[in-house]
Amino acid sequence: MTATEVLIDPGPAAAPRRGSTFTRFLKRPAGAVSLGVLVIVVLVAVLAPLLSPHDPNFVDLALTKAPPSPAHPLGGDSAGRDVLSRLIWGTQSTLWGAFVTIVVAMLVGVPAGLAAGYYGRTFDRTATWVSDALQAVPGMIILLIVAAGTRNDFTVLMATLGVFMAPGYFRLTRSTVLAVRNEPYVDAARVSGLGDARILSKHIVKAVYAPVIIQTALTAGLAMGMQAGLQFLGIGGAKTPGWGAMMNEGFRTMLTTPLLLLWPSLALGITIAALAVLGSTLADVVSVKTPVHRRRKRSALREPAAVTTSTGAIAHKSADSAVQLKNLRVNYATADGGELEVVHGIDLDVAPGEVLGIVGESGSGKSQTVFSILDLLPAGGACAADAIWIGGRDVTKLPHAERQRLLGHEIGYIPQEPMSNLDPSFTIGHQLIEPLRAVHKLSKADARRRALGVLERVGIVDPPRVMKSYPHQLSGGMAQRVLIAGAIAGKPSVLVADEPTTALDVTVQAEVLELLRELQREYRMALVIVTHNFGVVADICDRVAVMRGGEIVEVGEVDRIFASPASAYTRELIAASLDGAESRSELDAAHDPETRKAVPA
Ligand SMILES: Nc1ncnc2c1ncn2[C@@H]1O[C@H](COP(=O)(O)OP(=O)(O)OP(=O)(O)O)[C@@H](O)[C@H]1O
Repeated sequence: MTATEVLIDPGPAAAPRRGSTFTRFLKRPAGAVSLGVLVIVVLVAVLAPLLSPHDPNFVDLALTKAPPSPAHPLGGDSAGRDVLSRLIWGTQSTLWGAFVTIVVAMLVGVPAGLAAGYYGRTFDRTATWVSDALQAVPGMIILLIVAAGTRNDFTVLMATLGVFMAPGYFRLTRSTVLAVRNEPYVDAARVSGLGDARILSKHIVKAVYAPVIIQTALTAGLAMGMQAGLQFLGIGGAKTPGWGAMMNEGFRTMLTTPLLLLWPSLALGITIAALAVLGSTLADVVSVKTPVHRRRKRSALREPAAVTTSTGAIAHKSADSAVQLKNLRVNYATADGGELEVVHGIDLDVAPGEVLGIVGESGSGKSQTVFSILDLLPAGGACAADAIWIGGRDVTKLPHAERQRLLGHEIGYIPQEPMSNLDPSFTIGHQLIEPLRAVHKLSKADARRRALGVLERVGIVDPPRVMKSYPHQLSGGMAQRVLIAGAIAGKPSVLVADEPTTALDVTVQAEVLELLRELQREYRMALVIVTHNFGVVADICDRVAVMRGGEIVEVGEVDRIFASPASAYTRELIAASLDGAESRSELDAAHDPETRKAVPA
């Protein structure tokens, strides 16, 4: 196996992504100005005790409705208090109120949205119902009741407001999670053995950060507006003056001293506008879009082959097999309450160290079979089997959590689309080391050592450099090698590869197949490879199982199947696969050092 010639693009990824987003934000005039305004507002709130020239509540009757003067630059209010001092202290209470509202709204909305989007089903339905109900409740009436019950406790009132704003966070988080939860890189994390908590906190939450920050900017403005409105109505007056309360006073004397209304209105208007501009500029910079739920094509996982003869009889003892299925059936619930069976009681067996190809037309049930082995059937699907043996153990009755523990240990998985199976937010090193630490309990140093070792083993040039790279810096071939490295890092006894070369350039396909074959021999793993290409079967498989319509049509040694396929369907598939000559001849040519083309760097 030669090292891959494809090198990483040295360019953009060197810059830290988060920093570059911030820089791009600051480069926009709207972003820089809005942030500047908000920094000033926050500084005024924090430094209020130092900046305020007078006690905001000190009454000097001589100052009643006094015009601006050097000692009182904004004059006095209708009760004889210094307006500037009240405005400065009002900044503090206004920001505090917005802060309380946002924290409560986030604490309620974000975790609920994460859980609803990720787990779906009953929790999603219940949480969505509660969210809708919250929005249907007349919030102002509840706020009035809370104000009366707490004697206008400002903080409690703002916290209550936060509960009513939580549905905004809930819906946003839920829809973002729905958009990413079926991304291949999330499935890849699952298949590598990571638990739900870690996937949620590491891979899913990353996708939620940007929308939540933007939502927070907008919610803060909304909270300030609501707070001012409440104070304007005389509800929830803070002990220190708030801008809304000042507007109330200003409104009452608007005809005689309009400036009393102008100052707090200006402060509130400018702050809310800055928050809105900040939020929309940030959205622009990170290109936050309404997520579109993209369901990945599930032709991914493949399954172990029948250990069988062409008659389908199982040839090994169950406990001696790497994987064995007995009478596996997969059903889906239909809209009319019935059930649709898509895999009809198949038997499959893979011997340790054997390479089994699974071939079949689209919809033949290959993926459903593999998902059943991994216990990762999509929602609505259920499998039943007389037995599912993995690594010499019947796992049929094991709880889901225990089945998941086999992933990354007993079973490694290589997906079809390498790029989308790597999380764009993390370096390659992080993505290789994380499962080794979490699933295999290696120390950081050991995990790093093993990750470097497997990267080198799969032919990556300069592994330390690749460890620091982000997925977008890799070529497709390299990304697939990285995923292969990740799959073998846990030293599984079974490696499942779902059309692992389909997305790759033809020259790289040959290298990846060769690498898989080498690794399979070296690690003595069983390899189950799903492919549409009989050329691939001929290249690396020992046996092949042909599937059609949820059944196994034929199983047997590759040579025998090629020489004398028992089924007409197999003959058709072979003819269709080899007709174009693209697969075999191009792969062979690519393999031949004399004809091998240079791979673009
Ligand atoms: N979520 C689902 N709900 C209902 N039926 C499904 C679902 N997923 C798959 N099926 C059905 O199960 C059958 C087998 O699908 P499967 O994905 O295993 O096919 P496949 O052989 O892997 O095809 P491909 O090569 O196109 O991925 C198909 O008839 C398909 O329509």
